[in-house]
Amino acid sequence: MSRTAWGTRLRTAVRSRGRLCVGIDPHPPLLRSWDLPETADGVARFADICVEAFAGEVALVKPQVAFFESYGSAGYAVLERTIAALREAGTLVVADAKRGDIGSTMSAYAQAWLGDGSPLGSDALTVSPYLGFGALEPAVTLAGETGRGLFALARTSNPEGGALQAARTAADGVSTGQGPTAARPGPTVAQSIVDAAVAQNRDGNDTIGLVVGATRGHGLDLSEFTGPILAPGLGAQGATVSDLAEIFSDSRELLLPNTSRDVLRHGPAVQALRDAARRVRDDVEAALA
Ligand SMILES: O=c1ccn([C@@H]2O[C@H](COP(=O)(O)O)[C@@H](O)[C@H]2O)c(=O)[nH]1
Repeated sequence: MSRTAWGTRLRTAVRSRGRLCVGIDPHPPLLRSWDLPETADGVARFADICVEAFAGEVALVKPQVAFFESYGSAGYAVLERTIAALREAGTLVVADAKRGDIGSTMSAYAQAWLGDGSPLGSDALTVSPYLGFGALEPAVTLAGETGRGLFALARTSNPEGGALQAARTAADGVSTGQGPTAARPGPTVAQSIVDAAVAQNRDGNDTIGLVVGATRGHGLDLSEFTGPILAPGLGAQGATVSDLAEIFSDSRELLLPNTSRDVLRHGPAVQALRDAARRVRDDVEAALA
């Protein structure tokens, strides 16, 4: 059966509902401020309120898996219901689980998060390419077959990420003439992820997206990258919509800014949450128009 490619599904959703991706992150302090217990039942109520507020309002919703996982199997049951309810409402679900492992294990992660009929099956999954981009292959293949997407961590929003991601990859082996072993430095680690994603997306399906934080200049050459860019960091981590416009001036087509706590702090009233999400969505659209 032929499937609509992820890039096409995403573009259709963004055209009708804007590019904002709102997070469902049931942090313990948020549960407390919503007057909910720090239990799986509290997370279930939190998630139900979020589904009611965001489904149909924004193109993408990103549940942060960690906050469900903290409650074990009961938390996973809530996550399954949340994913299903959002997808039924036509809202694209990005599971933020940051999975990455050797290929044989990656196959199982891919089945769990991207497989048809899997209880956790989502529209897209965040993945870590730090066991090697090639190790993601089973997820890339399954996502391509099922019309789903991946977001590979390239330059993350947290300050600690730079030491690894901005480091230079192994030299390319071309002598600089400065000694017998001297060679030109390779691209940064983050740029090598971008380059691998560019090569992978040459089939035109844009299966591979990138995670590039909005909290600082990324220093990446994204000129050949046509896929989606998930940009966390808006709001609670300090990035503003003007930062987005500046940082991503050359790569706005499928830029998907993400915000979680900055919207969620307006809960628990459904209408207040919905209004907050609409405000950020409209500000983002205006800034990136
Ligand atoms: O580089 C990254 C990758 C993922 N995240 C996740 O996004 C949200 C951000 O939440 P805020 O409340 O808007 O700060 C959260 O789930 C992170 O785990 C990220 O922040 N940076």
